[in-house]
Amino acid sequence: MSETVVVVVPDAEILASAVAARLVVKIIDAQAERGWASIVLTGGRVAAKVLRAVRELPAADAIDWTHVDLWWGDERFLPAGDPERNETQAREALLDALSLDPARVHPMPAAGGPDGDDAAAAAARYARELAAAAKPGSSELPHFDVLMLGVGEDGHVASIFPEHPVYHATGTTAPVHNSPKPPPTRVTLTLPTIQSAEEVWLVAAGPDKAAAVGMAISGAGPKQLPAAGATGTDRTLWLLDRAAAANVPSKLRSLR
Ligand SMILES: O=C1O[C@H](COP(=O)(O)O)[C@@H](O)[C@H](O)[C@H]1O
Repeated sequence: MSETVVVVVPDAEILASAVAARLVVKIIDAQAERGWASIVLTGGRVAAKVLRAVRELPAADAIDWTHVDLWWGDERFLPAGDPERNETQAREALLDALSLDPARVHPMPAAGGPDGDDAAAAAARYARELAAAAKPGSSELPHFDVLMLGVGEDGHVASIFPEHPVYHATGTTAPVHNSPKPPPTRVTLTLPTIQSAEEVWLVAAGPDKAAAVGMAISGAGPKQLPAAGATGTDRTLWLLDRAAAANVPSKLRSLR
């Protein structure tokens, strides 16, 4: 039985360091148990803050970064190195400072890469990469210990936007065309793929997120508000600052 927990902290800075601390402990625990950990990164402003906070945490030195698998929940389909790519932002915020095993780092393909400007082919390529990392005979997906998500003002998660056809995508990944948020072309994990993660962490800060967060936690439909459908198999954690949590019913909060 999966549980949902809502954690509210005072502000965005504290949120970033609290999420970073959780992430570091989760990776340390997974490595203690089986030697490796598998994390799905997200893009966006709060995500970059979290990754910068990980870099500053002394406890992060307890992680064997060569045994961490890194995936992405979505990508803005732009050329490699573009500053708007989620990969570029994650590398600048944290990854470039770590001793990672490049074979365990799995950015989504870039525009102008092996698939040119074909986002559908890029999404299919990423699906094959995921399948290649799955346990033989089990599924098309590897195990994800934690899948982190930002939450858009409109309630989107990864690049699954409200009322967008990508909501109905089958398969593990999907191209996104005509995204309401720039850039218009993206690649994303699908909702069923997100739902395969052991833990899903939805991280949001600021008053602009309050309406979407409040509705998603209070039971809105996932087609209208994709964040409402982002759940983990064991646990769904909403990690919020006070401003983003303004519309969350107080009985659902675990901390003020
Ligand atoms: O475009 C995107 O936006 C969302 C939310 O970003 P934020 O800056 O409002 O926190 C992000 O989660 C997603 O990965 C990204 O592609």
